Amino acid sequence: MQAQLIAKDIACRRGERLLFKGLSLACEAGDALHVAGANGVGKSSLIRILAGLLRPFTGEISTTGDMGLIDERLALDPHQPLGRALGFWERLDGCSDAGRALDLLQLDELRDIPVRYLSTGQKKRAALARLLNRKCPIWLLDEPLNGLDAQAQASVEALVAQHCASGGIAVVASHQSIALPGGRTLTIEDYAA
Ligand SMILES: Nc1ncnc2c1ncn2[C@@H]1O[C@H](COP(=O)(O)OP(=O)(O)OP(=O)(O)O)[C@@H](O)[C@H]1O
Repeated sequence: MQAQLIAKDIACRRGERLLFKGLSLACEAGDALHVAGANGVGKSSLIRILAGLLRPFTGEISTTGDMGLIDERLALDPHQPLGRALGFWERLDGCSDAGRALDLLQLDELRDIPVRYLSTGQKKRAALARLLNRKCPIWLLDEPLNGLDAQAQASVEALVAQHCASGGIAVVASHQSIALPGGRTLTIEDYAA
C-alpha cells in the first residue's frame, strides 16, 4: 500500500489559545511539504498533531504507512558512544545496512564519541541517521536545519529529495527556507484563528 498522510479541518488549541483552525492537507507518496511560519505560530504543534502526540482541538488525521519524527529531543542514550547508541535502535528496527546512514551523514568518525559530547549539528545528523535506518515512509521533521552548516543543510535537502523520489512523504516544519521537491508550502498564519 502506498504512503499517505491526510489532515482534515484541524484546529489547534494550546492552553487557552486557539492557534489555528480549518487547516487541511493531503500528502501522497513522493510529496514534500514545507510548514512555514514565524516563531510561535504553531509549526511544532502541527507536527506533533500529525505524529499523534498531540490531540487536535477539532479535525482528523489519517495515515497509511509508519511515521518517523525528528524534533529537538534526541532519542539516543547520551552516555553511549554514538555507534552503540545507534546500534541499539538498529537492532530494534531490524536495520540491515546501518553503515549507509553513517556514511551519508558523515558520522563514521564520530562512532566512538559519547552522544552527550556531540555538537548541535552532529546530534541533528545522528537523529537523521536513526530516521534513515528505520525506513519508514512518512517523515515528520521539526526544524531539521537548526544548528547545521550550509553543507549539512544541503545534505538534509538531498536526503529528503531522495526519500520522496523513492515514494516517501516528508512534512518539514522550518522557519527558514528549505529546498524541497515540488516546492509546496503551507503557511500556518493563513489559518490563524
Ligand atoms: N503546553 C502548552 N501550553 C500552552 N501553550 C503552549 C504549550 N506548548 C506550546 N504553547 C504555545 O503554543 C504556541 C505555538 O508553539 P509551537 O512550538 O507550536 O510554535 P512554533 O511555530 O513551532 O515556534 P518556533 O518556530 O519558535 O519553534 C506558542 O505560543 C507556545 O508558547
